[in-house]
Amino acid sequence: MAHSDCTDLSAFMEGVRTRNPHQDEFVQAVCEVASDVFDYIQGKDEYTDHQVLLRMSEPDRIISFRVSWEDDNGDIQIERGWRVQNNNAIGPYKGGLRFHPSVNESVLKFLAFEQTFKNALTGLPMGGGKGGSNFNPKGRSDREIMRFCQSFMTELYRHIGPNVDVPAGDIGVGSREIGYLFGQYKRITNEFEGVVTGKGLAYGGSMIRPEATGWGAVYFLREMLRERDDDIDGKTAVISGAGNVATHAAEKFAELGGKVLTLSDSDGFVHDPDGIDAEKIAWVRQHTENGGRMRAYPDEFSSASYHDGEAPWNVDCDIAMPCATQNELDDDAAKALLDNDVIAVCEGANMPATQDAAKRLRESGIMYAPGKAANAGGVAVSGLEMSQNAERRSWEREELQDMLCSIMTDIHARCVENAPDAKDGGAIDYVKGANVAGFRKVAEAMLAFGVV
Ligand SMILES: NC(=O)C1=CN([C@@H]2O[C@H](COP(=O)(O)OP(=O)(O)OC[C@H]3O[C@@H](n4cnc5c(N)ncnc54)[C@H](OP(=O)(O)O)[C@@H]3O)[C@@H](O)[C@H]2O)C=CC1
Ligand SMILES: O=C(O)CCC(=O)C(=O)O
Repeated sequence: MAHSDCTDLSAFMEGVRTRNPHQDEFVQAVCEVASDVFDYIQGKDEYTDHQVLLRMSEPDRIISFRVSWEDDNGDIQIERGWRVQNNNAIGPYKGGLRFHPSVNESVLKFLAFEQTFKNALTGLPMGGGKGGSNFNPKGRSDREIMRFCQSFMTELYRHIGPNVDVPAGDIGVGSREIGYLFGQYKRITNEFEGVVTGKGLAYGGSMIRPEATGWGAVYFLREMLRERDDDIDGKTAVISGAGNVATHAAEKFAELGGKVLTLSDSDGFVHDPDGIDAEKIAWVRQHTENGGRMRAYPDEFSSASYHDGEAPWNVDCDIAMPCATQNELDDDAAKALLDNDVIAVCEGANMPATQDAAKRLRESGIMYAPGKAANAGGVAVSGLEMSQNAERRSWEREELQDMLCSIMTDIHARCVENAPDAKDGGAIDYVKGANVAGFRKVAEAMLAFGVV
């Protein structure tokens, strides 16, 4: 590839598009990082001569495999599994597994790419990876889930290890699936080791890992508000999703004195003007874990209304937290939020804003935290789970809570430090700060290794 790829952004992106046809999500993620990093690397020959950004934009390897399993009727089902090992310059590949029918190579490549920068931001020694399957767990029995997970791990086990690649959960992969995956790894290898995170407490898991992503996002939000001498107390939030990240973000937001107005699933959203408090969140968690849908919420809590087929972004609020999936917040949604004078958008999900929406939010001057910074609390506590496993010990809940809080505060500080506008008293460009800070850390290690 031509040297000019690293001095001319449009030529660079053209190359990325050509090498990754029909991979829109991956191209979108690379474009965002490249746009910010290009400014930073101009005139720094060590980066351009060594094609660092170009090498980061090409996964180290992609493993793809067949997953055959037997359903409850005795019929054989075939799905596809993947692990994208994006970059291990600063530590073993690390990132979740997603089981969802929308999973394909482009989605996993974007997630593994984002994970590389996110993990660097945590300050912990973790490279970036992501994996999963197009398997749809919805409506499947517990035994079917178990057989699928066992078959998935029967192939994956040969590609992972505590110093090689350490998967965890993501959409459709929670503590039940992690149990089945780890159980199969242990059975095949006869090794009891920290090869996955998000494990149950009985077999090497860490306190507060389930809570960490959502809580961490709210800690990041609190830091952004502090920067403007403001806080969460008395603020209203619109949150999307009703899974792990959304419910824990809602829980922490409410605990810190805010009022959560909405939660959602892929069918629609609930609007509860009285606020979705801890008790209501506990109901949502139990209801959705048993396969229930958000449409049932108003039957339980009469203060709420349900909006079928809609996303929550038109609801008037101070703060928006997209916590469901990629590209869930489009340009019209961004406009609606800004028309309603939202003061902050804090991403719990990975790349939830479309390219147009992200551009509009960045240019608006509101506080806008990208997922790779704001949702890094989950993988950070996964990193702490790896440390606990390696030391064969467990830390107390309070210790871990303090560590999560201080990691999120440090990530916020890294973003501010690397966001040039901040120094001129302007709005802090958290997206740029996160991209440049993550890039610098990974690039430093890559330069030390020479051309590999
Ligand atoms: N779990 C973690 O530790 C981390 C997760 N993340 C990111 O956070 C996001 C949510 O993950 P998590 O909470 O773990 O996943 P869960 O599977 O626990 O929950 C996902 C939620 O999002 C909803 N959702 C999924 N797809 C869509 C869609 N296309 N449109 C609208 N709603 C949708 C689901 O609704 P439905 O039931 O209808 O599908 C569900 O409510 C993802 O982007 C993930 O990558 C980031 C960092 C760490
Ligand atoms: O805990 C982990 O390793 C994975 C978390 C994750 O998938 C993410 O940060 O998107």
